[in-house]
Amino acid sequence: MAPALDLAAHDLGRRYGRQWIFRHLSCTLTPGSATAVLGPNGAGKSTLLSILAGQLLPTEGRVSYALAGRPLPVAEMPRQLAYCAPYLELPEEFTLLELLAFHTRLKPLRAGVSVADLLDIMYLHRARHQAVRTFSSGMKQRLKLGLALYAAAPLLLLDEPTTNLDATGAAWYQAQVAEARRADAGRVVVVSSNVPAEYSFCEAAVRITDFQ
Ligand SMILES: Nc1ncnc2c1ncn2[C@@H]1O[C@H](COP(=O)(O)OP(=O)(O)OP(=O)(O)O)[C@@H](O)[C@H]1O
Repeated sequence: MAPALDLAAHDLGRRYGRQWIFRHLSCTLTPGSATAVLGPNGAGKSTLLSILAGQLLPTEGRVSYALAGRPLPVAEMPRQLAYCAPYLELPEEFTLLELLAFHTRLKPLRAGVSVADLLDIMYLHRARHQAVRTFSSGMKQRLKLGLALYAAAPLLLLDEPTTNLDATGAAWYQAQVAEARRADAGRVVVVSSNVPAEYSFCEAAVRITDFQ
């Protein structure tokens, strides 16, 4: 089980140049919760996820974190974070096995899940000696999702998780996200999306357009 993470966003605002993307956005994310971040293209979903991850500063407001009840500085957040997003690049010159060895040293897999297990889960066993740059876009997306869903990290951020997946891949995502939540029920999950099937399991929603 990942340690319990609590996250609270207080009166967040983010501006690019003169344009406010959102303002006065507050939310609390508690262990075990699943929250959808909703809004049309360009609304600011990815921007909000980056701020919640501690990777982008808000123009106004702040995000506070607590791990197992103790305040956690934002500088500690990279270790607590599993993140899957279209703009996050994979080191594509590596073969899949090399990439998994490298990645899992920095971001270990959940206890009880081996690299061999993950290869099977992602249906990528046969591609294990193949350079990741030669993967199809759907294979890359399954890899990114597998790394995030099976990482031992209490905050799971999924930005448009079924990007590049076909219907089989989208069904795989839904089964895997359900399994990941069953196996580690204390994780905080945030899904940015405008595809209902991607976030149907979320019990809460932040609609960015409510803060514009
Ligand atoms: N680095 C940046 N500099 C200037 N503007 C930016 C920057 N990053 C994002 N924006 C603008 O902020 C707005 C929100 O972008 P963001 O990527 O967060 O939206 P989104 O809801 O995730 O969109 P999509 O659904 O298309 O992925 C957009 O108008 C975008 O052009």
